[in-house]
Amino acid sequence: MFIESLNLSHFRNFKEVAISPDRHINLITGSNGSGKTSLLEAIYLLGFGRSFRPGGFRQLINEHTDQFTIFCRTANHSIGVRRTTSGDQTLRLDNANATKMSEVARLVPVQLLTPESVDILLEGPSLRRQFLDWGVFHVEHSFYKNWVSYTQILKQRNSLLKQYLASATQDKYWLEQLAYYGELISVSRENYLKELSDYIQELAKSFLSNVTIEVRLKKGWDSTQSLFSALESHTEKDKKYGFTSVGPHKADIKILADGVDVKHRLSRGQLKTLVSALKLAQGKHFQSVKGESCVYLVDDLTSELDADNQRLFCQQLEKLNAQVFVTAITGKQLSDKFQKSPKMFHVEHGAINE
Ligand SMILES: Nc1ncnc2c1ncn2[C@@H]1O[C@H](COP(=O)(O)OP(=O)(O)OP(=O)(O)O)[C@@H](O)[C@H]1O
Repeated sequence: MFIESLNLSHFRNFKEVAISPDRHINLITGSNGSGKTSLLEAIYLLGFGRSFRPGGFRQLINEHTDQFTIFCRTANHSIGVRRTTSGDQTLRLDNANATKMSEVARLVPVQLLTPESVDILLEGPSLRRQFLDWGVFHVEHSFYKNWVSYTQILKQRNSLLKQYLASATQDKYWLEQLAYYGELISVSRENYLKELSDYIQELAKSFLSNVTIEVRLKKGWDSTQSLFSALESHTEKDKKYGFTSVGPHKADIKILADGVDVKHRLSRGQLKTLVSALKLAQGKHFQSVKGESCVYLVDDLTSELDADNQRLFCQQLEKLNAQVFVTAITGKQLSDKFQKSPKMFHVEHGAINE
């Protein structure tokens, strides 16, 4: 999949911009605060329904207006998203209204690498779950439906737990439902991670030649038990604290370097390198399953990796044949890292020049 044209209206500091990106590498240059990251953010929003930066969607609307619009055309689809300061969202898909962001997101598989991506390895489990679920969402159709059902039931049970309202019979019903969807979610994750693991090991080897990387799923409960039994044995604790303490919403991925948690074994530079390998691995696996590539958004690569790893990362991206949007302050910093010459865009004063 690749973006043939992109139009932004009143998004961040952009007024009206329209670009026709290259099918392969697009290098976005501009001084600090010019809008390079905002361009990536607009594309990311199509694939995730939200920004990767903190602050709600209102921060994305140009300060002088009350709505932004993003419109993009791919080979097979036209997609539009509009958000207003009053909270309304309009989604357009192929000249008709769409109701769910997930419909749009499925069509725009996006991988992001920014200076903050290393947090996947350093912070708590939720970023690792997001990383994992991006892949499961895109390669297994039933996952999203199961996840929505699971989180709805979880919300209802937690709200009853908080109010001490659930009788034992009622609670058993909730536990059965949670266990049903929770086991399905976990099997999908397990299957996905098993496949992804080969890609991660292969790519990690080319970036970190002396280290063996291993990934393992922690399901979110004691894996020697069924989810139903685990939920049942935590019922008293859950009643006391007012929330469900085990289940796939607590899952994590253990990422090990030579058998030790990567954050205790690798240097910061090596962690950043490993994150770039993880992102490439997901794109490569996605391509093998779906027969098409995802779009890579890479912010500030030169501050992330040393020159050799930048070159290696850029070569791997080219091998993937993916569409890439990569930012840098100047073109010189990156243009020699790619074998094909990139299409250059310069961002300045809320405008983008090719
Ligand atoms: N809602 C908004 N309305 C108008 N301008 C905004 C809004 N939100 C952010 N900006 C401005 O948009 C500009 C673009 O920021 P962005 O982070 O995209 O720049 P950048 O080129 O990536 O910078 P850097 O190289 O420093 O990372 C900033 O000057 C910022 O203050």
